[in-house]
Parts: sequence; structure tokens; C-alpha cells
Amino acid sequence: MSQVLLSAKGLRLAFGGVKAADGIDLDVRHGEFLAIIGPNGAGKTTFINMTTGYLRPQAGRIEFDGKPILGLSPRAIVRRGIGRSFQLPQLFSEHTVLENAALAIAARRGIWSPFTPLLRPRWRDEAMDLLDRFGLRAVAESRADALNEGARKLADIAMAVALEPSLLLMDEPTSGVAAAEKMVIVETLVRVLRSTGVTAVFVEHDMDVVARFADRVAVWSQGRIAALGPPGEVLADPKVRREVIGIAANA
Ligand SMILES: Nc1ncnc2c1ncn2[C@@H]1O[C@H](COP(=O)(O)OP(=O)(O)OP(=O)(O)O)[C@@H](O)[C@H]1O
Repeated sequence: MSQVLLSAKGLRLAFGGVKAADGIDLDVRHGEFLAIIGPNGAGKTTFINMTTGYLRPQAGRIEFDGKPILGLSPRAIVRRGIGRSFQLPQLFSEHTVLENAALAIAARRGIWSPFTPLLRPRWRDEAMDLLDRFGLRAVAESRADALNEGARKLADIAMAVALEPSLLLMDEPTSGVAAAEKMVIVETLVRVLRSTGVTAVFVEHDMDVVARFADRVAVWSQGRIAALGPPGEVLADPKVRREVIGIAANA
């Protein structure tokens, strides 16, 4: 549990005068669920973008499973075992959820081409099994663009899980999801990820979700980590409550 899976040291990245990363040091431990909180513009997504190869820091290093990953393409990083879901789900909207899942499974094996039928029986079974784990069987035949926001978020994360990552980075998995639906979505998500032993880092603005599901919380502020620790401690810190939770609650 305490072994380090992802290690970021001294990450720096400025966009003009804006320091989106101003010396980020963070170790993510095997098997943990680490929440990232912080006000808008604090650099949370920038951290995810640097870790997944979408942005290159101007200084620092990132090691995954003991090996450097900076400079690798997003694709190569996925192959190393780091998955990602985005603030806006990246499903193929005109395809069914089942087809999306089959495509993700085929992509993992590197055997898909535009001429391959998407729903070979074996992929179909595997895709259905994946959707089942996420409670999405009932919407398997629905077009991705017909899903409600909660199901769309879950389906998007299911596609990332199809690639069998050992670390999954999720940017606001509950944003846009109706409050009543939120806990059910996160419970499902956490159950699937825990059962497969996936380590998770997720950006979250809902402090109830953070308090209930995170093992540790990292507080981002102006490109730095202002606090890091168990949710009970971090969320009770008066400075965090005033400067982060107050702002995040209104965001
Ligand atoms: N590609 C980019 N080009 C220019 N500026 C950028 C770029 N990406 C991020 N920024 C700036 O860097 C800062 C950090 O942005 P980032 O998206 O990482 O913040 P965040 O904490 O994820 O915010 P939010 O909660 O709103 O998603 C912001 O001021 C943002 O405008």
C-alpha cells in the first residue's frame, strides 16, 4: 500500500506569467485513492496533462513504476499503464455504449482497424462484462450521446478501465452530474476500481465525495501543493476551509 507508483518532483510550467505548476512534488502510493482539490485555475488539470504526456513541464521529472515517463507521447504513457478520463467525456457519440466498449477493448489489444467489425462475439461478451461491472448493461444499446451525464461519465471511465491501467487519473468525474446521482456514480466507480486494484487520482470539487472516498487529499493552490494528508485532517484545516473549500463550494 505504501509503495510509490507515481512520483513527481519539482514540476514547473508557466504559461506566460501564469505559473500553472510552480514546484510540484507528489508521490502517489500503490492502491490509494488520492483526491486533488483546489480553486479554479490552481493547476490541477495541468498536473494531469503533464502526467499523461499532453503537456511537457519546463522543469522536473515524473517516474511511473520506477521509470521516467517525461517526453513520452500520451499513447506511450497509456501503454505504460496510466489511464485518464477527461472533464468532458470522450466517447464516440454516434456509436452505442457497447460499441464504444468493444472499441476500447480492441484498442487495448492493438487489433482494431477501420475494417474490423466492432462487435465480434468475443469482444461483445467482454464489452458487456465491462459494462455490467459499471452497472451500464441497461444502456448498452443506447447511443453514447443519448446517455444522461452520470451514465456518460461512468461509460467514459469504463473505456479508460478497458485499457487496464494500473493508475487512473480522472478530471472531475462528477462534474455536471446531478447531486442526487453523484454518490451512486462514485460508489460504482470506487467499487470497480478497488476490485481491480487500480490506483486512482481524481480532481474533485465536491467535498462530501472527497471526505467519503479519498484516502488522501492534495490541495492545489497557485501551482503548488498547499496541503497533503488524510481528508479528516486536510478538510478540517481552517486555512483550507477558508481559502479552498469556500472558493470551491462557490465554483
Ligand atoms: N494550454 C494552456 N495555455 C495557456 N494557459 C493555460 C493552458 N493550460 C492551462 N493554462 C492556465 O494555467 C492555469 C492553470 O490551469 P488548470 O486548467 O491547470 O487549472 P485547474 O486547477 O485545473 O482549474 P479548473 O478547476 O478550472 O479546471 C490557468 O490560469 C489556466 O488558464
